[in-house]
Amino acid sequence: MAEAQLTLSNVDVNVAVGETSRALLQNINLTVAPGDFVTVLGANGAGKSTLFNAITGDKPVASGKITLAGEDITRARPEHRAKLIARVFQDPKMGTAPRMTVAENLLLASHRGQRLSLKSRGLKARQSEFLALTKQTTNGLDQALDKPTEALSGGQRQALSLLMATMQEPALLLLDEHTAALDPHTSAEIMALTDSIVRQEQLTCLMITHQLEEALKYGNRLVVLQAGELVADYSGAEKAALTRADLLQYFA
Ligand SMILES: Nc1ncnc2c1ncn2[C@@H]1O[C@H](COP(=O)(O)OP(=O)(O)OP(=O)(O)O)[C@@H](O)[C@H]1O
Repeated sequence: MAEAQLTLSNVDVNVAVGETSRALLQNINLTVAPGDFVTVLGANGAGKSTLFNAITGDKPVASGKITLAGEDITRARPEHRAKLIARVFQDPKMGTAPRMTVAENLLLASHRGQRLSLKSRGLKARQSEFLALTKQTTNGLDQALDKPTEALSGGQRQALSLLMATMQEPALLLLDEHTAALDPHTSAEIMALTDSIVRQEQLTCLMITHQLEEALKYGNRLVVLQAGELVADYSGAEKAALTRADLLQYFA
């Protein structure tokens, strides 16, 4: 078996409540192989975002160990982890700089972690590359390269956020309900784009969703969180055989 891309070993996350502390995640053990596309399900408050925050370093772990691409990142600073991890949020406004154009945002994303001056020369040189990149979105983003992102639709912005998150092939892609704010048609469009990019680039990806159909349809693995514990982990044929009714039991 290939070396794991992401591991969480006995991870606990707590939060202080007055004088005491409350467990948000308890004894999480998860090993994700390179190229795994894992859908993450769980009721409101189950700990899904906390899991992502523990991986990105936005929430410190009380105990346990997290490794990514062979590196122990348990105590690494969030800024360091951001070089390895890309995250797309539910809010289409979060992933892009609103006053900058689509092309400028893409240029910035392509230099993630490096110093950069936005010279128009750099932009011009990469226009055809950005055109080809945005053409895969099928929602007109390729016609909007020179528009500020605040003028885009939510679907176009989310498509742009996804392209920006993946253009440098992150060691880990975290999708945090990234289609939840979109209408059903646009949501399906963004999911198809997501699936195509993740497969094409063979990215390792965790995706939080409340849409059971999405969780069943996409990815090769599905995990369920309940009250801060990882209570189910399906993969391969076992995942393929799952039904909506099987998943509903976790929301009783
Ligand atoms: N800073 C904090 N202080 C106190 N409680 C917190 C804090 N952060 C999260 N929680 C609690 O931790 C639990 C897990 O929250 P989390 O946001 O991870 O759940 P979730 O599964 O992502 O939920 P949702 O589906 O609603 O987004 C919730 O009960 C939440 O209220």
